[in-house]
Amino acid sequence: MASLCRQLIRVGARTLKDTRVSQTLVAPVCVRAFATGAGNCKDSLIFRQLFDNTTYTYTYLLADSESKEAVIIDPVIELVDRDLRIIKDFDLKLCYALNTHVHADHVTGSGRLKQSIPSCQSVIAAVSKAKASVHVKDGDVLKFGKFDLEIRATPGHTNGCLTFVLHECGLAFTGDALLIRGCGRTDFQQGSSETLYKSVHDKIFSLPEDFLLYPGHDYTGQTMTTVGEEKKLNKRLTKDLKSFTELMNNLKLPYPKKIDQALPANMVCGVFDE
Ligand SMILES: N[C@@H](CCC(=O)N[C@@H](CSS)C(=O)NCC(=O)O)C(=O)O
Ligand SMILES: [Fe+2]
Repeated sequence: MASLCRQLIRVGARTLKDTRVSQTLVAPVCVRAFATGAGNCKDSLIFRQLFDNTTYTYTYLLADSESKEAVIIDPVIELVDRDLRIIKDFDLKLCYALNTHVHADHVTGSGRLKQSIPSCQSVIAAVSKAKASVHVKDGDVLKFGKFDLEIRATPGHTNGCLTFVLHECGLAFTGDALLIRGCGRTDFQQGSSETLYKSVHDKIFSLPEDFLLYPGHDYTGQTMTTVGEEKKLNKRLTKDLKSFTELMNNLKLPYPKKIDQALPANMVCGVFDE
């Protein structure tokens, strides 16, 4: 399969220059021909950043383009059919539906995905005390195909927040611990501004500066950032701890509209009758 894919990519490249070659030669018969990875894995990783335009949530689909083993990060329950369609289009084998934390603003799709795809296991931090197939902690590694996804505990927005790091590709998925030029609020779900400050500095800013960071939300239309950019430009986390804590304690944000529905549902991965 791998060599067939490489062949197709070469034919595809030639076709761009030679319009006499029939388009059927580059028909997308193999997933690797679709692969548009990210960071250092342009060819070997299938990567999709998906968006929920109701709650401004990002969902990420990552797959090994050879074995087709895949993980999904922070699926949203109302968009599970969209995600299933993409998984089917690419003929992926979904291994894990991961939650960066117990969300307060939307219901996770991880339980619904597990019901639809028997091989899929839902994942959440053990300290969150939420129900899931797999409970993880700092330092654990989840495998999909040839890739290792490192679990880093980054509490502070909630007590069970996780950041997922794909070292080989130079990518990290920060959930609501670190947002682009900002960070998650710390005023509910065992939030703590001191804990969040330490998490981001110790577990995210310690990554190489060229690592690409993908957040759990963006409310301003931005899609990604880098460690180097945030160390210089993050409006909150470039402050000293005292100023950061003062700022976070005075944000006075309204509670998320769906919080009363989302918190109990997310304690059971979005599925009450399982
Ligand atoms: N208006 C939205 C909720 C917005 C919000 O509170 N976002 C959270 C992340 S989702 S738990 C947050 O941490 N925001 C940080 C910030 O500075 O805005 C809704 O009603 O759903
Ligand atoms: Fe959150």
